[in-house]
Amino acid sequence: MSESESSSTEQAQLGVLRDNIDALDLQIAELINQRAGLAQQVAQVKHQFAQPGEEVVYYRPEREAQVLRRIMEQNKGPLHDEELARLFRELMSACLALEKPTSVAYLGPEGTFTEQAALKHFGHSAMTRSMPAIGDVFREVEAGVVQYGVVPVENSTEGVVNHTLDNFMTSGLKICGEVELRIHQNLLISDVTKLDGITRIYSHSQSLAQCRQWLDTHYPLAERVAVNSNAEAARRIKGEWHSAAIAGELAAQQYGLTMLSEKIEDQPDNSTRFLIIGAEAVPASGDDKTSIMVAMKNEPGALHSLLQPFEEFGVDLTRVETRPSKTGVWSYVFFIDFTGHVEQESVKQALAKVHGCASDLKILGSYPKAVL
Ligand SMILES: C=C(O[C@@H]1C=C(C(=O)O)C=C[C@H]1O)C(=O)O
Repeated sequence: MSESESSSTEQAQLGVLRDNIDALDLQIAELINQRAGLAQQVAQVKHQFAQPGEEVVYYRPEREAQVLRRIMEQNKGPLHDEELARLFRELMSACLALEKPTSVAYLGPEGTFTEQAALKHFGHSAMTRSMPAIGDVFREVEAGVVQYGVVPVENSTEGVVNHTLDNFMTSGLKICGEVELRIHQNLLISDVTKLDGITRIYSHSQSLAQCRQWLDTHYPLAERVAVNSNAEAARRIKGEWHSAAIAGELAAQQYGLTMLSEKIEDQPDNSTRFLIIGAEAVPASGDDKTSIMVAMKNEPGALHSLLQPFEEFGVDLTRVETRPSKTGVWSYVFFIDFTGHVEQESVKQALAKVHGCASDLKILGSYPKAVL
């Protein structure tokens, strides 16, 4: 076959395939709109059966988790489960926004990993609003200005975010969901940065800690300056020729910076867990987690009597954290996560027993395990 013959055969084959894609796209668009129409009908039914004056709750985290899990279970490829679920995540976000976009406050400023977590959980049709501090995210949800909040709670390298746990001690909000995000840190520079003159590196203290070894090797003499957020670090270096920042890709895009070195975190599986907070408890989705807060007297055997009921009733603990209580000098507060929902019998029994030996027990929420 001559070169021109083979090129026209290629064009002909591509033409047929593209015609097929065009035809399918129209069908997919039609089906997506049919789906959106059904979601609108669901909303109408919810509205119709609401009590007078009751605010209708359109967003159902447990149902969304079930939809995504089913899509992943039934997936035959070639798209990966996560990739397909991500598309459906956006589809549900768009369907829901037809009725009322979900309003979400997150720990800002714009460009933080928490914003990334908010978009991963609620999709891009949600209305997100950045807050300067974790306490402000709690307050905004408590005041009913937004429906949900997103706050970081633990990092695989650096441990818990104490501010978030402390806010739960005084807040009546419920945990409605969790998000896990792989965290990649990058060294960012601006167009005025002099590459051989970097003497200062800004970032959030957690991010500086996550890149400690990399910094010791590559910039042992640079001053490490902790600021409120990675996005704040990105903003600061815009006018400083001797400074660089450590932040995520979203911050680099939003502040127009260049990633000089990518994925500089010391642990390759560095990830952060975020919590979704809201006013309402979430019904069981079939694969759930529960978080509780328990205050115990600091006396011998306290930890054992706290943990024993979980073993007795076969409830799997996934995390135990201790914080000094802010009220009594000698009390401690335990934050405990376990598998299961408070509506489940084994969980009810374990909690009843814990209640008997604790000076205080607060159920922070049962919520679907992270799907994506
Ligand atoms: C359609 C519903 O409402 C919302 C939209 C969903 C969807 O698009 O699948 C799922 C749950 C809710 O957040 C529903 O409750 O089924």
